[in-house]
Amino acid sequence: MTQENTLAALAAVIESRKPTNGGNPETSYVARLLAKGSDSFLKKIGEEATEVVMAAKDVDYGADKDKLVYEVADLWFHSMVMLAHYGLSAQDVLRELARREGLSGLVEKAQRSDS
Ligand SMILES: N=c1c2ncn([C@@H]3O[C@H](COP(=O)(O)OP(=O)(O)OP(=O)(O)O)[C@@H](O)[C@H]3O)c2ncn1[C@@H]1O[C@H](COP(=O)(O)O)[C@@H](O)[C@H]1O
Repeated sequence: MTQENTLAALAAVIESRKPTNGGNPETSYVARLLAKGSDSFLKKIGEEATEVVMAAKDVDYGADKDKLVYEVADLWFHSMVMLAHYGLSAQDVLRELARREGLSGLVEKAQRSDS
């Protein structure tokens, strides 16, 4: 399975866990998050983002990079749950990144009407 397929497969599982698709909060972590509503996974995203920053700082001080990968995976996963809740998916984010391809962040910033 390619990495892009991994994202698509995970998105499909998350979709199947929605309350409207019969997701069961008793047996599924994703269904539980979605049933609880946005506060549950938005709180997790805040926590996971902080854990990513801490793991990256640990790498700065010589720690193994495995923990950083693990924490980024947690952040991506919870972000995908959030995207599904709002009717979006990783594909929408990949499309936006593809749209930006080749456009320098410095050039883009200079082009903003409010800059
Ligand atoms: N990729 C993930 C995934 N990554 C992380 N997690 C869960 O996200 C939670 C992360 O929370 P923490 O690290 O803060 O750990 P914790 O303190 O135990 O969590 P809380 O009690 O605070 O919620 C843990 O319960 C992890 O098991 C995930 N749970 C599910 N998936 C994928 O989602 C699919 C569907 O999962 P279910 O809906 O549970 O069947 C799975 O097959 C996986 O592919």
